[in-house]
Amino acid sequence: MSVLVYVEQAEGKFKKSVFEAVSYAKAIADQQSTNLSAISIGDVAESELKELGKYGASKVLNVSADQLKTFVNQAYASVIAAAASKESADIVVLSNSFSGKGLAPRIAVKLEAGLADGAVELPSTDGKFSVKKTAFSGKAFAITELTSANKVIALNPNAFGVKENATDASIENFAADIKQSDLGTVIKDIVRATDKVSLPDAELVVSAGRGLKGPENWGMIEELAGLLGAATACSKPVSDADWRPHSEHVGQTGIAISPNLYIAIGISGAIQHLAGVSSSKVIVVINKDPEAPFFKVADYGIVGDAFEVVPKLIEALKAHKG
Ligand SMILES: Cc1cc2nc3c(=O)[nH]c(=O)nc-3n(C[C@H](O)[C@H](O)[C@H](O)COP(=O)(O)OP(=O)(O)OC[C@H]3O[C@@H](n4cnc5c(N)ncnc54)[C@H](O)[C@@H]3O)c2cc1C
Repeated sequence: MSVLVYVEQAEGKFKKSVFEAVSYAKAIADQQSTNLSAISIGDVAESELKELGKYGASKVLNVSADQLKTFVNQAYASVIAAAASKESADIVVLSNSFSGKGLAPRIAVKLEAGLADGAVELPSTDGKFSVKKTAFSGKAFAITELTSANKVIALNPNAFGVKENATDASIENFAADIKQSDLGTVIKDIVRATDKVSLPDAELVVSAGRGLKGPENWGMIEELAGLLGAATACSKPVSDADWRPHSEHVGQTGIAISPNLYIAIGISGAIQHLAGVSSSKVIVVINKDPEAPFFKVADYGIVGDAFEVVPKLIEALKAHKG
């Protein structure tokens, strides 16, 4: 028995959500009085792999194969399942990120495991293995009992936090057997359509709604996002009206995100919008209506006209940077 955590990398680096998943997996390993191993797929420098020890991984399996240089759902799931068997891991943890959402059910099928995706807390320790997870597009929580021998848990970003737990991680190369049948669809090359921060992975997001009145007013939103190094997002009516691209639509019917900071400008805070953003760590709301529902879930609120508040924020950020 042990715990295995999949550590997703992007261009050879681990994101904060990975360190959070490792911290969470380490806490589960401690609950179960067992060890934590990690599996990394792709080209990652040894110094970066060693970083995982800081959060409690005592061993890192490193898979570096030409066929796995870009993300392939089926093949990655097979490799992670093989690593779980090698480590005798009965619990596999990963981040409920964009790719984690595709991987978690595939790993669960391969390991004949019960799945809790969107976990927000550690499993209970009352004799049952129950996990609190989000349900109904984040509008409710469900307590899911996993009764199978193997278990897969996908942790929602920003649900647990990063916790240091200094361990000396050993690095081991893992030559996984890659089946041709897992390589049916292979990404040959990724050409970025924009050099802006990608929304599903963004740590900071500046989002705006119908309160902005029209697409011609997005200049200040872009400028604020640029100064913060943030991605831009919008409410559904804004993308429906083609003021912004559909790829920016967040919420129940759009992308669900959990950034560290979500700034909502001229967005009312309808339940369908909140479903996709309410698990953000810090929410800042700028709205001229003090009764706007968004203020109920805001950590910080500014009651004011976006056309006055946003330029002042931009000015203050420029002064701070300068
Ligand atoms: C099945 C279904 C699924 C849906 N899915 C989604 C979804 O995924 N995502 C989503 O966003 N919506 C979704 N919706 C729509 C949702 O119900 C709301 O209609 C929508 O979120 C409202 O968008 P908004 O807040 O931009 O616009 P509005 O509701 O029009 O709100 C505009 C806000 O801007 C404020 N404002 C106006 N002028 C200013 C100013 N000058 N300065 C500051 N504030 C100002 C107003 O006070 C108001 O609060 C869905 C609806 C349904 C029925």
